[in-house]
Amino acid sequence: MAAGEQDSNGIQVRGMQFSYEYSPGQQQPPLFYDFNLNVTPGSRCLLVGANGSGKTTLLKILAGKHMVGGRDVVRVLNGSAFHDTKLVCSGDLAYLGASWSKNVGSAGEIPLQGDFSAEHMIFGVEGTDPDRRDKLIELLDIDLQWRMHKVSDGQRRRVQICLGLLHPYKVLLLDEVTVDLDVVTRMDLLDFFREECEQRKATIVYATHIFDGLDTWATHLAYIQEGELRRAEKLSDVSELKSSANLLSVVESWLRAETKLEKKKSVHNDLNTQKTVASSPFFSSRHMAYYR
Ligand SMILES: Nc1ncnc2c1ncn2[C@@H]1O[C@H](COP(=O)(O)OP(=O)(O)OP(=O)(O)O)[C@@H](O)[C@H]1O
Repeated sequence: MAAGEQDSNGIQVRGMQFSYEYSPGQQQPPLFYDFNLNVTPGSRCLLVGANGSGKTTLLKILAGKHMVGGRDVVRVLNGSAFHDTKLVCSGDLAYLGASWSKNVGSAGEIPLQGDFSAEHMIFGVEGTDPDRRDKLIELLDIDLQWRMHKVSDGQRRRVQICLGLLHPYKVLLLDEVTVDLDVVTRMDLLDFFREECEQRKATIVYATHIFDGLDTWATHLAYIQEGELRRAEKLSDVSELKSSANLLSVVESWLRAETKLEKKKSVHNDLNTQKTVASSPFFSSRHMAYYR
């Protein structure tokens, strides 16, 4: 992910700025300010950082769920993550988030409800390769007779993951999805992801706090603190790994050493120009996500 490694088929973020809103029209100080990131095709990039550092927000931006800046700011597979809706519609860009929910404009995120079988959900997805579907059902050890409202969290999560992986994505964004999985399923899934990157040049960004098995799985590491990219490099270039027991202890030492960052430079400006900024069609807007 060094500057020389850029590739238009991976992920590129250039000078990104993003703020949440306190209330409609009232921007919070920017979470991301002049944020840059490159993720090369075929890489398995771990996204690490403390709670609240911005991992989920970044993944949602990369998934095109928040509008951020113009078409050149957040590029995925040579398209604009937000504007080029074919990225998501084609299945090339896939996002698996923490909760299986539906975004409803007036009510925010609500859990899916209803009596569906796993079979109904999985076989209801059109245009899937039957071999890939069978492989995923076996890998995730899914019983097709499971009723979605009666299964455990881990079982429900397996079906969610299966659905998310049915199409052979080119870029996959994972937000702590393995948290409910038992250790065998988790390790098998990590192996599957590795295979996908090596054989198909798929690119994966995986945000997690669970480091078991990731020392040899990840190819790259991106570490963010309060929305600022502190490290972005190949795992093999992380010098601290040579003198530490494992990745967990390296990340632990980074998080323990964190000191509060100086407030982002544009806070003052943004708070003074809230009205102008909020009304700009090019400024980030969480509300736009409701219409997607
Ligand atoms: N919908 C929202 N509205 C306003 N602020 C938000 C919203 N979602 C997140 N934030 C704020 O943005 C910051 C980053 O949150 P985010 O969820 O991206 O962090 P994270 O790194 O994924 O954290 P965790 O490790 O706990 O999952 C936090 O300070 C959080 O309070």
